[in-house]
Amino acid sequence: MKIFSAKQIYEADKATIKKNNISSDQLMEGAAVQLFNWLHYRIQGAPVKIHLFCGIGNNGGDGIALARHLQDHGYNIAVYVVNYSKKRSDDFLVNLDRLKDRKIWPEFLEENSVLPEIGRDDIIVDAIFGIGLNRTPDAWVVHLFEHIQKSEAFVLSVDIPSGLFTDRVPEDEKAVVKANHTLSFQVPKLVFFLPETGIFTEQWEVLDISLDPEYLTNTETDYELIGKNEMLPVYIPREKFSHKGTHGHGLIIGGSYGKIGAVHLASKACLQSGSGLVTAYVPKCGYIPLQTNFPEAMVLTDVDENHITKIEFDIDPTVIGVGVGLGKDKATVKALEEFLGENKKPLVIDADALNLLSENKDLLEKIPAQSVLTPHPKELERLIGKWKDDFDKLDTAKKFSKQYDCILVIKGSHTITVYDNKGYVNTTGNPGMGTGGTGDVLTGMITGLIAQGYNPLNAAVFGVYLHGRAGDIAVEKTGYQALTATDVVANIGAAFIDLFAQPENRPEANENERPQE
Ligand SMILES: NC(=O)C1=CN([C@@H]2O[C@H](COP(=O)(O)OP(=O)(O)OC[C@H]3O[C@@H](n4cnc5c(N)ncnc54)[C@H](OP(=O)(O)O)[C@@H]3O)[C@@H](O)[C@H]2O)[C@@H](O)CC1
Ligand SMILES: [K+]
Repeated sequence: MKIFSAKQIYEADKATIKKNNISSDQLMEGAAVQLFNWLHYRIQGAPVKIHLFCGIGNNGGDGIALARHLQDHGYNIAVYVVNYSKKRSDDFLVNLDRLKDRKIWPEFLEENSVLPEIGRDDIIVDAIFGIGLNRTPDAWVVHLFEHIQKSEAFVLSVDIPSGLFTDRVPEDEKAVVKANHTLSFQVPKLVFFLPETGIFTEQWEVLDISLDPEYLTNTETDYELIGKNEMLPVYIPREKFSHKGTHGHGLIIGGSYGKIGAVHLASKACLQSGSGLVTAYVPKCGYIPLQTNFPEAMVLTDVDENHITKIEFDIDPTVIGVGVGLGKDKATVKALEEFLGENKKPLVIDADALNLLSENKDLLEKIPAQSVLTPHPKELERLIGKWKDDFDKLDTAKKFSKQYDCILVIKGSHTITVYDNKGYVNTTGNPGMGTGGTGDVLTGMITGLIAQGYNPLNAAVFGVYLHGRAGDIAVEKTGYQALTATDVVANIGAAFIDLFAQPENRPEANENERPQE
């Protein structure tokens, strides 16, 4: 699903009005009906008190129009106009008149107004500011936001939590309404997915207000939301006469004394993502554990017992995943430097290998085009430098990706993969996955996908999606706290199957090491 900017949403709005030959008021009315239907379906006429706080622009107009429909259906409503400006929008005024025609007189809230009492069990509709917000609200409006917050009532935000900008982080957290649920018109907004701005709505949902499909289809966006629908066309089916030789050969280079598990996880994930063959390149101490616990893998060893000191092999891998569990031993750093300077194979780079690139930017020039880099936030900072806020982070990451022609996987609760000026925002995964080893699994998965023929960008975006989905399936059996990276690997297969499953036929979580029936 595309993520449009506010400017594009306004353009879609205009295109729809022109093409359908309707008025902006009709478009607003359609949006208000959708809002009403959503609420009516859930509260089914219950006599709960609904407080509608409406601004004076079109977001406020939506709220006022919704109030009329609620009134027509006998709901117990109170309407307030948050009078923060004299510049009222035409459609707000039209709807205000319609409300007055029904003998509903909203209460006008100004700087020194006494704020209404709100019960904990009431519902608040927040239609104060929409995507037209362009400066921090005045202090008295912020005070109203705090009043709303203190009530502990359920807050339903129209289009976007009021006070939240679409393109920058608020200076003051108090100057934004904290929504329990946001009903976003037609398309999701980027701010729902960034750590600094996603906190302002617990949940979000898209309401279809029939914006022009042609505009929506033909307009390129800077960001895309990645779910099953986006990944299905990317999936490469297995061909009947294919064999292990045609599914590629992934090489995982990593490990040091005490961190062989990272290589185990990455190489297993590589194989379970569909690589025909996998070889692990580890220090000697990794040989026995890997051969014993993971018989499908081939193992090559360094001359050193505890660390990698020289990267030499006589196999011809399709792709190399490097960095997991590598450590920072001087000899390892030197070996890695030599390897990255000479290697021509496609790369997936993680962990300590990323730190080396951060300290030695010349090497970044030498790695193959479209290498995939998978930093967590600290590694990203070392790589691209400090950022001001989440938006600046994305801009800086895009510039970096362009400068070095690499694919940056910015790991987080919504992992965003950046390449060619575009960001792919992932929707799968859960807080249980914040546990040691899950990053190693991701590196292995992306390596495994490239091995079997996915281009590096598709492999990164699909790998992130499947990794999160495997975690989501696993967590149903384990719960957040007990989820481990091994559980994620054990459910990679289920994540693939889930791509094609009907909602009522979802795969069961696969318990780790449970024998297959
Ligand atoms: N997209 C669509 O297709 C549809 C969109 N619809 C709805 O329209 C909403 C956007 O409406 P909108 O453009 O009227 O802006 P909105 O957010 O109501 O703000 C009002 C005005 O406030 C002002 N202002 C800004 N910041 C301020 C501040 N801190 N303190 C004081 N004033 C401030 C600023 O005007 P300014 O003073 O800068 O000239 C701004 O214009 C959208 O979110 C959705 O709900 C639907 O109706 C259906 C179809
Ligand atoms: K709002």
